[in-house]
Amino acid sequence: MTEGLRQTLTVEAPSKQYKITIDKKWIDRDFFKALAVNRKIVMITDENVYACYRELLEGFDVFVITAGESSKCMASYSDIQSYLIEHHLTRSDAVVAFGGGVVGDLAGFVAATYMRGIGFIQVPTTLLAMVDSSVGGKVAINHSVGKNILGAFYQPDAVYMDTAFLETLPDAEFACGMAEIIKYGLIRDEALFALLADLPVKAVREQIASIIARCCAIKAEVVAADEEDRGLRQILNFGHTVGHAVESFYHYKTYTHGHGVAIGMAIKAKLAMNNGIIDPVQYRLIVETIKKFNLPIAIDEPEQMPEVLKEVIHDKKAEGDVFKLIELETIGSVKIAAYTYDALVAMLA
Ligand SMILES: NC(=O)c1ccc[n+]([C@@H]2O[C@H](COP(=O)([O-])OP(=O)(O)OC[C@H]3O[C@@H](n4cnc5c(N)ncnc54)[C@H](O)[C@@H]3O)[C@@H](O)[C@H]2O)c1
Ligand SMILES: O=C(O)C(=O)C[C@@H](O)[C@H](O)[C@H](O)COP(=O)(O)O
Ligand SMILES: [Zn+2]
Repeated sequence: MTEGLRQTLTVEAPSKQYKITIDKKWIDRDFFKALAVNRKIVMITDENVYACYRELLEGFDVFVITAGESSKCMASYSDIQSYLIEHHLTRSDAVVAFGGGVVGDLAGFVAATYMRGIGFIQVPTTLLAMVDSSVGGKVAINHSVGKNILGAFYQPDAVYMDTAFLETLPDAEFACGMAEIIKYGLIRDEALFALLADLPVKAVREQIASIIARCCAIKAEVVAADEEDRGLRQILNFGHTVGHAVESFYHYKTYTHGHGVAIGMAIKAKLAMNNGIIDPVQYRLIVETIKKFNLPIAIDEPEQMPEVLKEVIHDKKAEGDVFKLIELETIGSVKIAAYTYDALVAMLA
């Protein structure tokens, strides 16, 4: 069943070391059976992934959530906990997150808190989950006031990526993953950004396995240096202060996470140009690259932006009255700046 060139990386987080394995067409029923040797596993997935990969999951205990951000909530969290209790999972057993970032964040928060922590394996099926959410151990659900308010740092035991899962992913969801990939280029890797800017979309898709590996390597390096998001790791939040505000203001119904991040990055790029940090040519390159991957650079009703921005009050990078913003220095490099809430909102509006 092995196809493609297998790539492995190690995440050396202070709390846990684990491997990321990337290959194509290698995850099958036997693979899942092997995960269940000498322990119970419960697979968490969503309805769309279940519809595509039902046969793969036959015979396993599977909890299927409603697809979409609305499932990152207390009700789903509680229902899954009850399911684990009913199936008598013990601390030596494991939860397998088989899906996108919603499944991974929710299943991870369940795993982190069930009996104070049980086994947790990530099998991401979206591009976004492969390049970002399945790695690094940020697990969470949303609160009605804001995004990822209830969560933990809980690293998976392993991350297994099969790029063949991307063959069933809708193009719009592929685009959402591209938003986080553009983020990695802008914050840490000029060459990656240049590749995204220069290559046609089709060629980017053809190179996706190596792009995923590059993004995972960047994330692994950052997480190893600052697992709990006190300093350096905050650069991974580039575009997210605005992005989360946009997602949450529209109740996660109008803009996906990838959309929010794309809009947030475009706003930051404009700010950098207006402040003379990047030049107009660089600015245009950034927005054209975002647009090339079918991502938005602004909300549809820009007059609502001042109201939207009030949501940044719930940003988790804040320390007391000090609000942080990740700002472009140039393509491939960012810095962390601090503002008051009022100054931040005024600047972004
Ligand atoms: N923990 C982190 O570090 C981190 C990082 C980035 C994003 N996130 C979170 O991730 C979430 C977004 O993740 P996402 O973009 O993967 O969204 P998602 O999990 O909602 O998946 C997007 C859609 O694709 C479908 N899908 C998934 N895999 C599929 C496949 N292989 N074939 C067909 N359909 C498939 C899903 O059913 C869903 O409808 C947000 O909640 C965001 O906050 C977390
Ligand atoms: O891993 C991180 O750190 C990130 O910030 C990655 C982000 O892409 C991701 O969306 C994360 O969930 C945002 O975290 P939050 O702390 O701002 O909720
Ligand atoms: Zn993100």
